[in-house]
Amino acid sequence: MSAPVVDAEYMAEIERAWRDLRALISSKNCAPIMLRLAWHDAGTYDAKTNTGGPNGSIRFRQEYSHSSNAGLKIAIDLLEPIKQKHPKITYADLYQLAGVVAVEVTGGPTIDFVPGRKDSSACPEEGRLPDATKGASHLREVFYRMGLSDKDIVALSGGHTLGRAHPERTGFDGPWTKEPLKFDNSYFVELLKGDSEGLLKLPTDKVLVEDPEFRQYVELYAKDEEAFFRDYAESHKKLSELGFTPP
Ligand code: HEM
Ligand SMILES: N=NC(=O)c1ccncc1
Repeated sequence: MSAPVVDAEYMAEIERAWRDLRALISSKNCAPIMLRLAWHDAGTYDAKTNTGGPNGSIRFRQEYSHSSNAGLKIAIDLLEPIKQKHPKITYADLYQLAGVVAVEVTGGPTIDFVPGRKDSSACPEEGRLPDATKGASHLREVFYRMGLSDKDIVALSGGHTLGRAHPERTGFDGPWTKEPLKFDNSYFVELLKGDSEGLLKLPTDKVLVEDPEFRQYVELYAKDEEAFFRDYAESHKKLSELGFTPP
């Protein structure tokens, strides 16, 4: 499939879709699952082979049926009417724009969004996303494969300020923070507090305070929300543009 021509007409369509996404995500309170969809479409990227990444391939059953993507068909279906209303916008751009809007409408940082991603029908093999039961070396293996850093791992994990785990999807249960529809630095504050009744910490969350290289960023973000917002916005943009050269 070819890349979209990002001319004035395409940019105007993006603006219209942005407005529709704000209305949808606010009215359905579905920011968390939209952010997870954007991360899962992008997080399959392999820098060595330039495969996977934010290319809309998660729209195919072959990929959304992967166990790590359990529940994401809900987000894919919620976005389809917006895709039908704005057919020129690629799925790749639409899913990443939905992630940017999800952070925006929940009070998080503004993320620079550059459109122009092309769609792919090539679905990556299962297993490219991180396994929540594993440790620091696994996290590094997965994120370094994408071309991301330790700082990116910690900042992006802050996406768990939103939403919750669902036992019927992944076997884990509960939110990470007391306000799962508010994008703030409370994920890091809770990480440093240790276990709290009713709040979730995955094994991969816990390694962020156990590993000294990761911990330095957890401590910074827990005490300085602006620093978290700054680094999150930078890392989210990197994630959303893996394998994509903005026109
Ligand atoms: C670092 C490795 C990561 C692991 C192992 C991981 C694992 C998980 C798991 C197991 C769930 C629960 C899914 C469910 O049961 O519904 C989840 C939910 C979520 N994840 Fe991650 N995650 C990671 C990184 C990220 C990143 C980088 C982001 C975004 C920047 C993110 C955003 C979310 C959101 C928003 C939810 C809640 C979705 C909802 O409420 O439906 N996660 N994650
Ligand atoms: N945000 N990440 C996830 O939702 C997830 C990642 C890997 N396995 C299951 C779920």
